[in-house]
Amino acid sequence: MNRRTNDSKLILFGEPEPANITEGCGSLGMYLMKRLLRHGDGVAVIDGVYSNELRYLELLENAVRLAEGLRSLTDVTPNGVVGIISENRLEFPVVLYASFFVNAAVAPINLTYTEREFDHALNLSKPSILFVSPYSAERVIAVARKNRHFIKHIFLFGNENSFGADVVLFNDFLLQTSAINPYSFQVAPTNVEEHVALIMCSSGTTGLPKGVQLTQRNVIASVSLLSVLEASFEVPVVVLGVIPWFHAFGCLTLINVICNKLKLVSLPKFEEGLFLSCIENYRCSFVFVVPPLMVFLAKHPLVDNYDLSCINTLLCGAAPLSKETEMLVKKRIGVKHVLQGYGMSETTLAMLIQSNDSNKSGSVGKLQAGTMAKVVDVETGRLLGPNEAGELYFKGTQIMKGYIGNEQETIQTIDKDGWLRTGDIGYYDNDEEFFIIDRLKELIKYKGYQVPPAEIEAVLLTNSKIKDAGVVGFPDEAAGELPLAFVVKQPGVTLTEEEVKQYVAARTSPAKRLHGGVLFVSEIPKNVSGKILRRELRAMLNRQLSKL
Ligand SMILES: Nc1ncnc2c1ncn2[C@@H]1O[C@H](COP(=O)(O)OP(=O)(O)OP(=O)(O)O)[C@@H](O)[C@H]1O
Ligand SMILES: O=C(O)[C@H]1CSC(c2nc3ccc(O)cc3s2)=N1
Ligand SMILES: [Mg+2]
Repeated sequence: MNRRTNDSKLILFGEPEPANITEGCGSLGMYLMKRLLRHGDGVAVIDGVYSNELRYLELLENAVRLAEGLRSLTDVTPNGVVGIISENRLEFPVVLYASFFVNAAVAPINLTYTEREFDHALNLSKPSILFVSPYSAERVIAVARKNRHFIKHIFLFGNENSFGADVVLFNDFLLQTSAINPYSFQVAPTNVEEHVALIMCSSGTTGLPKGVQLTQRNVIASVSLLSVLEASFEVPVVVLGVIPWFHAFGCLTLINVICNKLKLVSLPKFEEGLFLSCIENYRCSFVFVVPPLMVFLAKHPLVDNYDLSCINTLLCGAAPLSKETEMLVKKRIGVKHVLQGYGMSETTLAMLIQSNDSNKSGSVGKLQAGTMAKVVDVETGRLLGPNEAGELYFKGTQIMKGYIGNEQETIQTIDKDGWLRTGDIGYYDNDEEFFIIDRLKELIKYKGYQVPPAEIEAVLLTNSKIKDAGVVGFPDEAAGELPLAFVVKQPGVTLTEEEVKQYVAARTSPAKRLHGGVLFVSEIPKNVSGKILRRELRAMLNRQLSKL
């Protein structure tokens, strides 16, 4: 990577993408088909609960057959929007690839949503076809039936359909379509720069989820992620896929795994014993995690009951991970590499990623290929240099097309030159390795100081009596806001508010101390992509204050 010497000397550039990255692929579907055809056979995905497998040839044949079936649905445009509302399961990649083979856009949606949230998400992407898991079918079908003006077909995974004739079993639909030779299936070319491949719901951490439109070009650009890491594959790669495929981090790593012909063990959700036994039984060597799973690996007693020596690399992202937690995990389970990455739904996959030779503790790594970055002073808008904290901006081949149905939000996020403002504060050091401080919106303003809650949370997590923690600002007339901690104690320990305050005070400068106090709670609200829902903590605080 180099820093340009011209007037934009503070613009950082990742490595150039391989020149031929989109060569010979007139569409994402053609690109994925070409790589699948080259794979031949082998195990692609293993269901970590039931051990049944999806092989690469099956994926190819079933995806082509389903694509043919989608083309036969004459009442929907073949390249419309396909919704998938499901946990990680073997049908998911078949639907994903079949949709790409007909140039449809895929809208994966969180199956744990409430009916209100489903209604919001479905009205963002307006899928004409829905694939639904039995685990959420009751709620989803109720909402889908209220939106029949755009939802024309509902296919249900599994073998039982108690919902009536307007719902068709996925397996029946697949069997109705005659199998065809994948080599004779023609994927149509399209404009990869403009054609939407994925409509991802952002995590809804700072407000209602947004419909993030990722183009076919964005997805092709992100597929290089694991092939970069491939150089460092020191052991046979068995990936554990517990990150939800309805989230950008999970969905794009699934596509990465398939494009690189790796083997993935999928889990429908995180459950402590299942997660650990899956790693041990399938000898998983590459595990994608989010910080709450790292805290679990660092602190939960159950971890001692399993042999996790097979783990070569933990790839962590989606939320702040402290170097202390990282060191605790490395020390406790002896994992060789913890590679952090930083991304947003708006940036397809990671913008910043560590590799085996750039992995400073606490850093999120260096710029991804095909990507540019700048750090901007929040007050003055000035470009900043090394070790100066400011708002991160990115530009490049993974930057989203825009928010669906929200032109206003789009132009506020991506400027006329294509720079995406992240709302995140960070900096890069002299080696151009990046460090994330926290979200601009979440910084606690204490007497003119900008206090990052993530930093205090990191300190709290180093206390062995603390299982989890979340920090917010307590409104105060004189100081503006006072840092206040919500603390979950480890089972069976005694810990007072004063002890917690002292513990933090001994490890932080005065502004970062818990001037607002400590509240002991049973859990810290987080979303499935591992982010602390600090707006819910503020609501909990307001409820406490209203009782006083
Ligand atoms: N490695 C990381 N370290 C710290 N924060 C991270 C990291 N990776 C991602 N993030 C955070 O996650 C955010 C992207 O998350 P995502 O796109 O899933 O939705 P969200 O921003 O949490 O929710 P919403 O945009 O709907 O409010 C980033 O803006 C950043 O704040
Ligand atoms: O926080 C998010 O919404 C998601 C969008 S994609 C993303 C990340 N991608 C990677 C890829 C590799 C890795 O090691 C970490 C991350 S975080 N974070
Ligand atoms: Mg966001």
